[in-house]
Amino acid sequence: MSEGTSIDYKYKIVFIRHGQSEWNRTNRFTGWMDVDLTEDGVAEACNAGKLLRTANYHFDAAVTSRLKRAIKTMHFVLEEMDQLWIPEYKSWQLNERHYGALQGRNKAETAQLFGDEQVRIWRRSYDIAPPALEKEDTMFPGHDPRYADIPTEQLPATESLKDTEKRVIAYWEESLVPKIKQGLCLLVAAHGNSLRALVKHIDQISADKIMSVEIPTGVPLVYEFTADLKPVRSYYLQDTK
Ligand SMILES: O=C(O)[C@H](O)COP(=O)(O)O
Repeated sequence: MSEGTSIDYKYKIVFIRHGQSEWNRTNRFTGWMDVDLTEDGVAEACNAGKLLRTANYHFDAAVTSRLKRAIKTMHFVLEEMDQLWIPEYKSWQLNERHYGALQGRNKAETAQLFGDEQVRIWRRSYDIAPPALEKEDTMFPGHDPRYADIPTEQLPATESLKDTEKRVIAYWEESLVPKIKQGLCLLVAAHGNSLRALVKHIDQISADKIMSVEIPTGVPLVYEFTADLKPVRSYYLQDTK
């Protein structure tokens, strides 16, 4: 995140990764699996709402994925702010990176089986995707009614961060940029890797450098932009060390 420049900004938006999920706690690959928040995750989301309320944020609209850990995080944040009434949008394009056949597996056990380096490549390389799901697999999103409006050929059976970036950035350009340019202050509640993809695009981070960018759960990440949407500054509303 870039801190400390004094250029004036025109637009401001806030990103937040969902609070801790059940599978964050048990260290399992989650991806598009619809896993709930833990109690700690709910507390993180409520704390984020309090931070935003105290800092006097007022959102015009809220945007999230089609997965309950992000949707609920958005609602807990807005409830704390007494802003549950604002328009909200849910897009599959903000979903977590699809983790293919790794979904549901324990990350440490997978490392024991395939080696730390292979798991590091699956988790943090830019353009290498984990093994894909078979289209017949019940975990393939084409079997889930929540994606019935999406052409099957657009639904992933696995994704690299590069694949995730493609659909996240399409949504950014088509849906979010026009709203931001209308002057709407947005809350965007999403996922570790869909947010890494967005931040990579906005801050023009290289494929090498994005490997070491981690986004913590449940902490508001503020981005300020110039009139032509160049990032001026970005910062977390709470110490993340
Ligand atoms: O999908 C998952 O498992 C997590 O949300 C992100 O996991 P990662 O840190 O292994 O990419």
